[in-house]
Amino acid sequence: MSRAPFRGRLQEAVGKYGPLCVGIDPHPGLLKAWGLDVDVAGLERFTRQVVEAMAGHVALLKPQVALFETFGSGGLAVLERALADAREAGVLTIADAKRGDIGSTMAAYAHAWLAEDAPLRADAVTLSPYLGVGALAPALDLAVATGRGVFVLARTSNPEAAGVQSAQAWVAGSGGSARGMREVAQSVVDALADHNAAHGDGSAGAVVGLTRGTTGRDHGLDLSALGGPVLVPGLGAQGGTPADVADVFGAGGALGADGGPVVPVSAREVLTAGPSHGALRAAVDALNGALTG
Ligand SMILES: O=c1ccn([C@@H]2O[C@H](COP(=O)(O)O)[C@@H](O)[C@H]2O)c(=O)[nH]1
Repeated sequence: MSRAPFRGRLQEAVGKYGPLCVGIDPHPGLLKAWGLDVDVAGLERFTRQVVEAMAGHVALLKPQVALFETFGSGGLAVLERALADAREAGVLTIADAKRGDIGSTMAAYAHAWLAEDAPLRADAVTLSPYLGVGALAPALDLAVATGRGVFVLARTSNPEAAGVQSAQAWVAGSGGSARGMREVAQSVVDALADHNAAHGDGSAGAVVGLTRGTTGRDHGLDLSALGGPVLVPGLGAQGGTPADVADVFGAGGALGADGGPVVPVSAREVLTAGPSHGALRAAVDALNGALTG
């Protein structure tokens, strides 16, 4: 592996630009609001404008893969180009693909998003643990090998997730995790903590939504041993505010000495400021200012 581990690169980028991750979510309504047609040409123009405006201005970009897939092969070609342009411009990328499958298929997903020779490679990919965190091993291992990262869904931002993620699970215990009953979301975090402790590079991050706290001011998870970054969707269009990020995640202390960074995500709130590059950058500056101020 020739590049530095993902978490170090992320920390450096966050230190330089601020913690905000801008989602590239080309919803049909946004394409229309930007005066673009809802077709592959419109998608390409929209995506290029976002990457151009954000390059050198934001720590990382998170294209929502579903909104490219919906255009078929033409949409995936636009995504591939966007990932390459961001790479060239030095902006970190998270492919929000939410992949998860049995191990043999998972190996193909891992290659698709994290291998050095993969056309759609990103700096990190989002993963779904519904088939078991252990089934994600091909992606967790490839991320370590290629200096990339993963973000595994723990407590997502949507209210419908509570029934599954807040259920109690029997955990056999491995690594530093004790055997016993645990909330499903916490068991995901604990498995990632074990992985990070074993590999020492903090490449395994968790997705913890801003809008799903047990009290509204608390994500309700013990992240102190995670040892990796936290991706926090829910800012802006889903109702979360920069003040909520400070309330819910504190100054990072709750993540333990080796945890973080905490990376809040905003897509629609930032993108509605476009298509002017200046307006997009101003929206990012305002959010980063509020997040760090
Ligand atoms: O728990 C989750 C996991 C992923 N997302 C994704 O983040 C963005 C949020 O977009 P906004 O426009 O800022 O609401 C979107 O791509 C989601 O699929 C999430 O919201 N919650």
